[in-house]
Amino acid sequence: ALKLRPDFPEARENFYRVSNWLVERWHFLMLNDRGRNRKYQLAIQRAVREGCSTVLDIGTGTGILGMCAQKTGASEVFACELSKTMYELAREVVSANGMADSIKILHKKSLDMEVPKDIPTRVSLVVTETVDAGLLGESIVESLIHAWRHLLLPPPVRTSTCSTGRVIPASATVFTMAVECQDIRRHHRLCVSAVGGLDLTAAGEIRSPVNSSAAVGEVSEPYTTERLSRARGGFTALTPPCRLLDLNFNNLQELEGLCSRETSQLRVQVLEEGVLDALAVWFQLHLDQDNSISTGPHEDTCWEQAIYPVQSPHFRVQRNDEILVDVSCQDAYLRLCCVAVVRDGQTFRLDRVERSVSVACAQSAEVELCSALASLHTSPDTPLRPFTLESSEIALLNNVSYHSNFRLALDSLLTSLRSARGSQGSEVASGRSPEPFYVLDVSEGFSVLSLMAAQAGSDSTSSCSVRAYSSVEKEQHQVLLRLLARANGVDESVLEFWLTHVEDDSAVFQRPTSEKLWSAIVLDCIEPCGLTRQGMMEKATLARCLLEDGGRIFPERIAVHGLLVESDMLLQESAVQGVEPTLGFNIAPFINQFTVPVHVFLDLSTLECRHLSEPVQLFVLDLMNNSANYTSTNVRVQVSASGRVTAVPFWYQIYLDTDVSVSTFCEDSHWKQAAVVLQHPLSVRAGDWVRLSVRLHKSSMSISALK
Ligand SMILES: CCc1ccncc1CNCCCCSC[C@H]1O[C@@H](n2ccc3c(N)ncnc32)[C@H](O)[C@@H]1O
Repeated sequence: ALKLRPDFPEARENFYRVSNWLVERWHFLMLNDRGRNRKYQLAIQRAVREGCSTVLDIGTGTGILGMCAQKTGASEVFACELSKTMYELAREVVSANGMADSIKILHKKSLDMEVPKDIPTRVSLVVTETVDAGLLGESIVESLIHAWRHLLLPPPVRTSTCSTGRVIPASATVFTMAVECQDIRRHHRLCVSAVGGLDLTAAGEIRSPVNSSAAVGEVSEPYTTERLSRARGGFTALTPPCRLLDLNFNNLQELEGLCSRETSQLRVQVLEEGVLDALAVWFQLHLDQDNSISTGPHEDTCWEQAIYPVQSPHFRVQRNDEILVDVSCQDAYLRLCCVAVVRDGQTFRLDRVERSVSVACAQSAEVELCSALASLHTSPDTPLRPFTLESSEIALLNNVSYHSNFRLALDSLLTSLRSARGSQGSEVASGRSPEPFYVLDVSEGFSVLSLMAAQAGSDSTSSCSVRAYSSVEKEQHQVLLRLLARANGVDESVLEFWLTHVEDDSAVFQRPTSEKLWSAIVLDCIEPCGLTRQGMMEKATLARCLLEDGGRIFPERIAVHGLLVESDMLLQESAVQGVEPTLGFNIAPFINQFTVPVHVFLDLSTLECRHLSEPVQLFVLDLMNNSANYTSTNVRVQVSASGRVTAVPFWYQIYLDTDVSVSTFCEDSHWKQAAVVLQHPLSVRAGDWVRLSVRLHKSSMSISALK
């Protein structure tokens, strides 16, 4: 579609979503990491010089390591790649660099390769970088066990003179340290006791799906990933880096023994007092004796670290405390769990909620179970298990200003509707109970806004109550909302789940009842990643037709703000910068086909960049009257400092009504920001004027900058 109509916005937006999926963003970072490429080159050159003449590149990606081996003089080079897109890309790259007939590339997972079917003989060198932030997440151990058994020549033994097998990287050393980090806490634990007038303590413990102590097979991922050096508000190292594991990739027995090792316990000494929010894990990849790559938070590395959030509620550790960490390696993932803190000989269990309930069943049931329940601050009908919400849903729940502004806007709407009805005075005169207000919350995911509306309706003096409908779908979420309703004195009968009333999601926008209209409809316009939600404008148009007189949709307006920045980091993450970083191989034009000009999930408060202008309003989306919306507009921006404009980050001021607004770029915002990365950086001098042409089609936005 793009080839036919390159300016067709939907096709372009979908192409961006698809290419984000097809080609992971780290390919750009990796290929631009000249240090990493150089070190792999040195290790490969040394191995080939020492006699490794037949090479297999496992997980070749664009083919750079295989080409490096070929150029170094290896006699035979094979490569395998499981992703079809990357396999085809590698073929293009290898032939563009004149090596089509000297590197044999297979579209295969290495585990499915055999000798002599796929490669004629066993090879003397396997080179790979199939590692993720947690080292083992791309199954490098499984791949190398199979390679040693089926694809590699035997490892060197003292006496042998015949050619032997070797792996690059030779080994890895894994480190961990405990950190305090507000941004991690906000995404994995409930940090506030009330929002928008609602008391949340009845919810007990709320967890994110990141749970390394969960039983294998339970739906959870053992860790999440963060670039700690760019976490909002920074982080504090509570302990020194502690060596967790040494893994020798050239020792088959060690690789085979890794996953059968029983859980070990690590004792980590606290150096700095602070809140125990998470364990950070990173590693050094020893390519050979002299060349190592590190993914540590302190290095100027571009890689993320693996983050294991501490699941238990707030715990402040003090200097000289010892943190007990269970370390296990199940199903090819490294699993860490802070189980206790030892202070002056006393042990404080951290996972008491889980552990004590299960322990209670073992020991004197009544006593332990009662204390466990007590520690849950709950009534017996609350499920013992903590609620699980997505990390973005937890961050939303922690966003106090978002909820208090919504409460303000809801209260003022109900007040104006009441006075409008009061002036008519119809019902009260007739003695009939006044008609309730109908409020619909179509937020994506878990949202308490419907409950806030119900409470706003019930705790007011006048009896006009609110019937609040929530589009929350998941059973667990409905249980949580009902529990919060009870705990906040809201009669459950005024809170309903709308999706049980409509036959399918597309019919969400319809009247509450055949003869009623909505007093308010709450839309969810901005995704956590920083983009406007697809179809948001269309939904606003539908919603407007279902409002009673004086009814409103929230928000009514969204102002988009942006500024000019110079950010080398954003360039590095968006496209390969020429041939120089990639060892002189011509790779950039091929992988850059998958460049996506809009970057999401950015944290503008910690992004390495220089501001080259003040923030400016780019355009306004009027949801109450979207015929007035721009399809394209030009904004002139004055340059405040000389430099190269490489990107235009943007965020939103969301107007719930004329007076109340919420910013998506503020201290407790659960949203991240997005940025348009310019095709061609623009050199500017202070005082220059830059013209930004902003095009909006439905909900996708593009920005180009001209002088
Ligand atoms: C300092 C390194 C670092 C540190 C922290 N974060 C990121 C990095 C950078 N490395 C990321 C690579 C990660 C993806 S692996 C690269 C390519 O290999 C492919 N694959 C993976 C396994 C596999 C297999 N057994 N057989 C064939 N192909 C295989 C994937 O399809 C992918 O295209």
